[in-house]
Amino acid sequence: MEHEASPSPGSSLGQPTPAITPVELMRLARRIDRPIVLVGMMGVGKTTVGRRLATMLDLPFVDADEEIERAAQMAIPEIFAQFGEPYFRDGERRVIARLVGDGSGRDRKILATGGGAFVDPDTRQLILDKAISVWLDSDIDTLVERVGRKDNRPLLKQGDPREILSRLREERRPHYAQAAIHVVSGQHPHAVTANKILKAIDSWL
Ligand SMILES: Nc1ncnc2c1ncn2[C@@H]1O[C@H](COP(=O)(O)OP(=O)(O)OP(=O)(O)O)[C@@H](O)[C@H]1O
Ligand SMILES: O=C(O)C1=C[C@@H](O)[C@@H](O)[C@H](O)C1
Ligand SMILES: [Mg+2]
Repeated sequence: MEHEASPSPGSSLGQPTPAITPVELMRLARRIDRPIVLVGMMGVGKTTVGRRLATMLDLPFVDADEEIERAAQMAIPEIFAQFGEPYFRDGERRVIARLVGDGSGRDRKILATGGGAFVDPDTRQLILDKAISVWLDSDIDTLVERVGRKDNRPLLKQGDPREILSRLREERRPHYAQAAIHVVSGQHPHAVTANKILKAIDSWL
């Protein structure tokens, strides 16, 4: 299912998508019975939009990258530099398994994953089985602009960020495409993307 996120408050092919009303939001929040997991490329806005969704739905927000850093007591660039990517991926798999839990009501939360998490077959299967998976996608120009705001993504240090992002996006697309819900976030405010995601979850449930 694909939802184009667009401005004020959102449109696909010129069709406005109305903002979710407070009553719809309350009803939706009651129907959510498992974790909602955001997947997609680095810089697409999983952390930023995830926080907003959690506030709107009154659910806890957890960022997998932050949890990995907390568990390792090290920043992600340091983990990559000292132990390498495979070590980071092992930690990522374990942390996400803990956060998704058994996918029951007890595990209700908004979980923003790191860009590579859904590529791991075990993590992907776990999320597909136990959570509501949302693929947040964006065009390459938007990704390049957004990752440029912070210097904390070690994979982008290995060459030209635009080339790396384009290659990873193509390689990862078939994996991301397995997510239950697909929302495109272009050059639009977070609120527009959050509204699109809520509408998409509402019709998916
Ligand atoms: N809709 C948006 N409009 C404008 N800026 C945005 C939007 N969404 C995210 N951003 C900005 O883009 C940058 C990257 O966003 P964010 O950190 O949420 O991405 P991410 O998907 O969590 O990336 P990663 O996989 O590396 O954790 C941040 O500076 C954020 O404020
Ligand atoms: O896309 C990726 O593989 C990554 C994205 C970030 O969220 C971090 O998880 C890390 O920098 C790796
Ligand atoms: Mg993030």
